[in-house]
Amino acid sequence: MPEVRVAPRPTAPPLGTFSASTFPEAGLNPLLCNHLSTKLAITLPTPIQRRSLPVLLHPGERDVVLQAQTGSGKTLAFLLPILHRLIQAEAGTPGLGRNLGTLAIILAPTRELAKQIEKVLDSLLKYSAGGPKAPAPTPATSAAPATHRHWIVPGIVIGGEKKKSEKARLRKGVNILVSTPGRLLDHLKTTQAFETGNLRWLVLDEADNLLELGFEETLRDILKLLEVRKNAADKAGKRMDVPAWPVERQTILCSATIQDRVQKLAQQALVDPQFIRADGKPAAPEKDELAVPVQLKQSYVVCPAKLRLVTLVGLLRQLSSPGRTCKVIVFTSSCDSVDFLHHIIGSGYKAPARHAKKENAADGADDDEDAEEDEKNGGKPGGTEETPRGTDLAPPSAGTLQTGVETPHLANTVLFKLHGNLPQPARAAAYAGFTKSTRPAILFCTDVAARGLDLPDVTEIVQFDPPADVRDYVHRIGRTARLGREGRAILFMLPSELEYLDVLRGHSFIVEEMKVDALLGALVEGEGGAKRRGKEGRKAYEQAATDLHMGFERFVLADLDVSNVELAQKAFKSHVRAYATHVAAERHIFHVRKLHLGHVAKSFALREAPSDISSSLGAKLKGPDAKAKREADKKPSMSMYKRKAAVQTNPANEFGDGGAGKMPGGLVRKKRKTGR
Ligand SMILES: Nc1ncnc2c1ncn2[C@@H]1O[C@H](COP(=O)(O)OP(=O)(O)OP(=O)(O)O)[C@@H](O)[C@H]1O
Repeated sequence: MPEVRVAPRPTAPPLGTFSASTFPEAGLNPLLCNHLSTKLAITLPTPIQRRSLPVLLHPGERDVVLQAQTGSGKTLAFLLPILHRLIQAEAGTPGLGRNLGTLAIILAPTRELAKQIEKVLDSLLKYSAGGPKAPAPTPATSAAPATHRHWIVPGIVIGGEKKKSEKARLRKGVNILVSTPGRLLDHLKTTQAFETGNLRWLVLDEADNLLELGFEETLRDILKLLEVRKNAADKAGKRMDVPAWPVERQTILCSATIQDRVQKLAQQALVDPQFIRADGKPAAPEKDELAVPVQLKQSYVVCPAKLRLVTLVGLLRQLSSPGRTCKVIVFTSSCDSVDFLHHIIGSGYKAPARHAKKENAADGADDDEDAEEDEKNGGKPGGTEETPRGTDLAPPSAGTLQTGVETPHLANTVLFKLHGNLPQPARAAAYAGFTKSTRPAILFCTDVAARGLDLPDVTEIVQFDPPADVRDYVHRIGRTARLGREGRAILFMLPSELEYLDVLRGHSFIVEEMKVDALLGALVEGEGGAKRRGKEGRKAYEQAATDLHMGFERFVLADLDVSNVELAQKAFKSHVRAYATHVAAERHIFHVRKLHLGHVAKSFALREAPSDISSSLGAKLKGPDAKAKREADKKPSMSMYKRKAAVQTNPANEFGDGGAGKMPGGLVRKKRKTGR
């Protein structure tokens, strides 16, 4: 048992009065300073680091709220102080080691973000401790470096991984633990040997997202159990006091946006927190301020529903045109929409992924343990019991690990997909594939990727479906233009949603219009095709758009075993359901009754809204598929939406784009009575 020592009471840190311009000036341990500059090419602190390090490195324990815009370096802002203070304890402190249990917990809302933080932690822990060699612990994870010349052992526990091996690692001791909330609570409840009596730091990263994903109660339970364990350790005299560490737990809450709920959490989970903001303002924001990087260019395209699919392809073609090395993230509102877009754009009318179901079964083998994390992380991105976002049906290709798909629609470009209904190996493969791709790459995803993920060199963000909340808008576009780099964001809007521009401009965002025509122009093949002007140019791209759309429709309808139809239909339904989940303040803009369902169906390459299609589908289904369909049919039927839509829809608005509305062929005509 480590020797029990009494630490001196902390003195008040210099609260928010000092901004260090270099890491040594902030007082960061020289070993870490050296490691940052020589191994990680990080020479100067970012604004949020400049302001937070002097506070967090100080031997105090005041709770802190870190607020800074996306991509501003918040991860190092909390990791460096924790490491610094653990290292400070090394000199002459007996009993340091993994047997002390968990000293710091970092909670992240998604598995991908947790893994990313673990990676950053590992890179920092490769610093050279110098001096006499400290005992090298066994790494806590296979991903950890083979040996650390210090005693600090990092580890990760997240949904989707095997609990048994996690338990074994926790039993041995993990000093800095990165976790997702559901899995952490699970271990706190069930893993007896998980030692948290010595916990000194708790970081709630992406706090706003933790709340939006419905983790509030989980967080409350976690805090309660940590308190119980700490009291038990105190009573048993097991708590080790180290002068360099906080006497009580220091809680650090990080967020790019601080809305009421986050402030409420800060009040509940933190004690008299100090707000540290990158802009140096000392207090919590008075109103809900949202900041985006100034170099991030924001655009919108007003696109009628029935032209959405082809316009998206036009935009992606423009972004991935030869000579441009793009990395584009396309956000949709549901897992099913991600599956649909990835499949239909990736397939080029030809090759439906027939092997996918089998792979899914194998990949998902240990996923029964992770129902909670799955649900929180992606089954309901941004949703609640009442507001499902992409929960209803498992996608047919949910399990495929073959994430990097080529597409004939976009030369030399690879497509990936990421959402919460995918099994963990598929999510990891997509993340790695997109991150490492040296070719133009497009990632279709739900908001599972919107928060905190530091995907390198993302050039453009496309919000194909509007965000459920303006904060999601900020987080989504924050995946580009990180750390001073250039970046562009494009938002698709229906003509009926134009009022959303007022919301964005109300936050002082500068948004510029892109024309549908200009994007459709990219569909015209051949030298100078896209540049042809006037009537001739328009005719050419209208024809190209019509051909492309018809091709998509044929691809969906010609599939005899109906999996494409099902995929499109599911995506349609999830899309409309997700549309009904916008925050109350924006619901008058994004109201499901404003949707013209026939036109929305077109954007899923369907000729009619699914309520009609489902009856024709029924005839083709037999056996278990028919049973599954009956189950699916028990869910709220689209006819309800349709009835409402019939009352309120104003189809004229859908054609408010001038030329594009005059598109020939299937794109312009009203709903057909018969399929082709
Ligand atoms: N001082 C620094 N100098 C150079 N690069 C840095 C510095 N600090 C952080 N970075 C890099 O900046 C990128 C963004 O950092 P990070 O992911 O921590 O941002 P963030 O503020 O957490 O963003 P988000 O709110 O989107 O989660 C990372 O690639 C990180 O390695």
